[in-house]
Amino acid sequence: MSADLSPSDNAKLAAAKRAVEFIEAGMRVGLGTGSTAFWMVKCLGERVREEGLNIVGVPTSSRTAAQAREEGIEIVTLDEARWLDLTIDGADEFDPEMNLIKGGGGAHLQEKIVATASDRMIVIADPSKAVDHLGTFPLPVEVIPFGREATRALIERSLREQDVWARDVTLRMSGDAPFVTDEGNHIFDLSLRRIGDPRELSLMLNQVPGVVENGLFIDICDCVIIGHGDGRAETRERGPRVLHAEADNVFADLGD
Ligand SMILES: O=C(CO)[C@H](O)[C@H](O)COP(=O)(O)O
Repeated sequence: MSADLSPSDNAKLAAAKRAVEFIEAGMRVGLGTGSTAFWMVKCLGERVREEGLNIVGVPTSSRTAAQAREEGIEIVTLDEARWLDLTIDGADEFDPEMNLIKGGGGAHLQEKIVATASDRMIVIADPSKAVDHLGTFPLPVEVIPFGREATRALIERSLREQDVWARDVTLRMSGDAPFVTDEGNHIFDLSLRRIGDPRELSLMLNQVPGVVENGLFIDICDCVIIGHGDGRAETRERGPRVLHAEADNVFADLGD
């Protein structure tokens, strides 16, 4: 715990420190994005420089790539790494089943690809991210810019048909212009009254033409490390992945 940091940053740092203890020499590690993941990249950089820890990182955004380079962490693309041992990332919300809402930082597309191509995903968070039911945090949905307003209307119609009434489907802005993701796309933030079945909602959103990916992470996270302002960290493990269990390491399945 550092006296110079706010309780919130101390909590993020505590979770980050505990998470990087799971990283072993030779691992290929997915590096998340956001203010909590920032501390993880910083702690990992310290291990690389001080212990000579030999790992490669796959960043989930241009921001994280820049930070990892500054920290002296070797980075490669996901296609170069092919499959990852571990991904460590933050989250906007996690529920008791360790399903998540992500994308508050606008990086959930790359984050979901990287986490799903990993043997294990660890989420690092402060206690404010724990919820009984997902949905208080606006759900980010990445869409391609072409036909964006038609995509918005189709999202709204699908939500109504599923009896999920969105209060607002808001285009994320960066100053006066739409926010642009690393993949050149835009984001709608969905303020939902409730998310009944997050699995169903995720599938339904991804069926709308123009939607690239939504911020629901279902059956992807294996472990949540919750940091506290006093420097403590608690680790909650989940059982084996349900939906992704058979799909783990698709390259191994291909005999590659
Ligand atoms: O999904 C994310 C970025 O796309 C972040 O992990 C999420 O927004 C949490 O960020 P923070 O740690 O800053 O609260």
